[in-house]
Amino acid sequence: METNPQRLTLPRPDDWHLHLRDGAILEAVAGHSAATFARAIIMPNLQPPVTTTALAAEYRERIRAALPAGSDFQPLMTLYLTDNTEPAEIDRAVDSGLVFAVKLYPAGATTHSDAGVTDLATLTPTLERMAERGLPLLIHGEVTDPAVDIFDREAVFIERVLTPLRTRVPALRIVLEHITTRQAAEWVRDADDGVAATITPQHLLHNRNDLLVGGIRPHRYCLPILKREEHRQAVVAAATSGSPKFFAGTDSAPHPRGAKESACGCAGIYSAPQALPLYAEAFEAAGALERLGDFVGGFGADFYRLPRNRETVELVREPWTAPTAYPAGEETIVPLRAGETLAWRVAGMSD
Ligand SMILES: NC(=O)N[C@@H](CC(=O)O)C(=O)O
Ligand SMILES: [Zn+2]
Ligand SMILES: [Zn+2]
Repeated sequence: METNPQRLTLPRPDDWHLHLRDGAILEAVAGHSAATFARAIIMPNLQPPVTTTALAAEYRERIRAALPAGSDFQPLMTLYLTDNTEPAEIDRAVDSGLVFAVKLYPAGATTHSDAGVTDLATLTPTLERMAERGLPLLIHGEVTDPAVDIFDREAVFIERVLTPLRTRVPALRIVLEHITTRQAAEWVRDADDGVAATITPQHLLHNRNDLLVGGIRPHRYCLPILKREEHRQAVVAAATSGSPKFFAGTDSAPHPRGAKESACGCAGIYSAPQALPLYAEAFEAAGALERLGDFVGGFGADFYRLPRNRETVELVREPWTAPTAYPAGEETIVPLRAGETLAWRVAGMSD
């Protein structure tokens, strides 16, 4: 590939970690993801959470109803693991053909995780059924122990929870979601093929100085929180390594502006409309644009044992300014890089 291409043709991307919410926010954001991505793994942290196949099927219909007319976007549904998820629910999930994974939120770890798991060890029969049926467990990998510093919570989770889980149920397929540290990148790299990780645009492009220096920036606050530069570099190295274990999952997580710009602002960054240009920016900065296609539109499908997309998407080097906010019912949603200039623009889809 030329060193400074003006145009990139990529496989149409998929988003392997996406929050679409419900109601007015769903109406506002569904089209943004569908404009770029062919498929997305839909996170189940609604209130109340999507804990059963029946609830996932209903939520899928609400998503489809919110898509622009004629959209072929495919929502790949997930179940929210609770202390009460039975092996029979795993069978219903797989047999439905609509559910592609189960999500583990340690109780209290992140936005809308109150119903999350309090003791993973008691769920071994359910996890064994997932292993038998090939249904991946997607993990928000942070401990919630108040004694652990927020910047260390991912690394400590690997030691305390992930490594023992691997030993207990070695055949369980795992995606460590939105990795942010050198420890996570190395753990995934060194594991067998049943383990993979998603990576967000913000964890490729930003470190914790970008969150805190010169004033606190609530629209760059997400969990796991941005880390120091050394960790950002390790995450970039993993994403651009060409290893099929690392693929795109935006973790695009819209919240109303008022809920972010608040004395207790909530975690989650809205990136769906900018995500592909931002991934391109990160890969270009690493001199790895030739590896972008597999990262956004190849390795994830392979891990989920789904066909790769046949369509392509064109990115052009044509600077544009990201909107300062998007309307959502009575509210607005501020995206990552709001009002800033992005180098790459999505120019269109083709077959
Ligand atoms: N990433 C976030 O900071 N927030 C996500 C939840 C999550 O993915 O942890 C959300 O639902 O808002
Ligand atoms: Zn998470
Ligand atoms: Zn998320």
